[in-house]
Amino acid sequence: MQLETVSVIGGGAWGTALAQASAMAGRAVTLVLRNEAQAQAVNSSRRNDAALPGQELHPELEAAGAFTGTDIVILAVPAQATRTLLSTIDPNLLAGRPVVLSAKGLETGTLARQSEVLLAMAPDAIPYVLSGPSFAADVAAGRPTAVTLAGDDANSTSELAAALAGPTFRPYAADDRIGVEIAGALKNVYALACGAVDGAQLGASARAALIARGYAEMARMVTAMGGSAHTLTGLAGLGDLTLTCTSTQSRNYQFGMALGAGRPTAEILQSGAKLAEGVATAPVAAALARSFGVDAPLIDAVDAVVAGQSDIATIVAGLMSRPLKREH
Ligand SMILES: NC(=O)C1=CN([C@@H]2O[C@H](COP(=O)(O)OP(=O)(O)OC[C@H]3O[C@@H](n4cnc5c(N)ncnc54)[C@H](OP(=O)(O)O)[C@@H]3O)[C@@H](O)[C@H]2O)C=CC1
Ligand SMILES: O=C(CO)COP(=O)(O)O
Repeated sequence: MQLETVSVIGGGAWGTALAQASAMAGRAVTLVLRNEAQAQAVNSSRRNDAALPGQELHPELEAAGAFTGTDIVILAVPAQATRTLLSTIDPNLLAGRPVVLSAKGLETGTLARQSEVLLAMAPDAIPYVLSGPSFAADVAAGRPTAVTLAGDDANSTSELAAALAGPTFRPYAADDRIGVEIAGALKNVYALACGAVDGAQLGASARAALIARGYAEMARMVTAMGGSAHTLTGLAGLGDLTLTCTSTQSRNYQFGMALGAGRPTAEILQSGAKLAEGVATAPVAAALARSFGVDAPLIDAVDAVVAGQSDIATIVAGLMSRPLKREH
């Protein structure tokens, strides 16, 4: 498989970071932005300050205003924008190519995972999922990061992981695409919950309990949807859940803190909050849990708070008064 050139489509924080990581891995990288004017500005300043303020870009990274085809394609727009983006791309440019999905979310309306969206729009693309504990600023600055790269064919996934690995970016190959996708999407929902616990000053013990019960709930979801609970012991599960549920750097956690402080979703969004994928994913995850018959009280709780149908005090009282049960 030819794996020399990479296009990263989507010039936000994560797209820019992944383009930077791919360049550090020795690939020839094109960061595909929305238009030529944006691309020229990035190429002349050697920065993408709108996405990653102050970050100098690698010399082997070039920005472009349109996607024209490469050996590897990485999609890095928000989960809700992936279908729209793909509708602008000739599927022939993706046929037979590894297409790496890096957004962490489930699609509103269709309840689709990102690889399902890809295969609906470009059926001959070869889907891979990249997820794990990795803040864009860390990856772009060359701080040590390890992630999971899941694909259907073990040898090809290992080859792709090797092509994207650099001195500070370490992808581990895996085969459970469904488990990795669900974990990446759900950890954002639990990060909203953990932020809310802290915003409402409910204590570190409550937050730790939430992480543990969230992990158990995530395992039920992954298993019901055809993935493996074992996947969650890795970077895309435990790793990312830990990072996002405990760091104020996480945008989902920040959004949750605002919810916990009693601010309604619409007001937080209007005040210019950064992208928090869990807000759109919570109702989708709740719908999926219902359709698969999974008991998911934490997802339901986040969904209710995000939708303004309940408040933190009512949610906590409800969760604490559920019938006592065995842990496993
Ligand atoms: N930031 C991080 O640390 C990490 C993020 N991720 C995931 O990556 C995904 C993207 O996040 P992130 O980059 O941080 O978000 P940002 O908000 O920083 O950037 C999103 C980018 O996508 C662009 N975009 C949106 N819609 C389209 C479209 N239809 N066509 C082309 N470009 C589009 C936006 O352009 P414009 O501004 O012009 O609208 C913007 O440049 C999310 O799913 C997130 O969970 C995963 C790991 C780490
Ligand atoms: O996915 C991430 C880190 O792994 C980024 O999390 P946030 O989108 O919550 O900032």
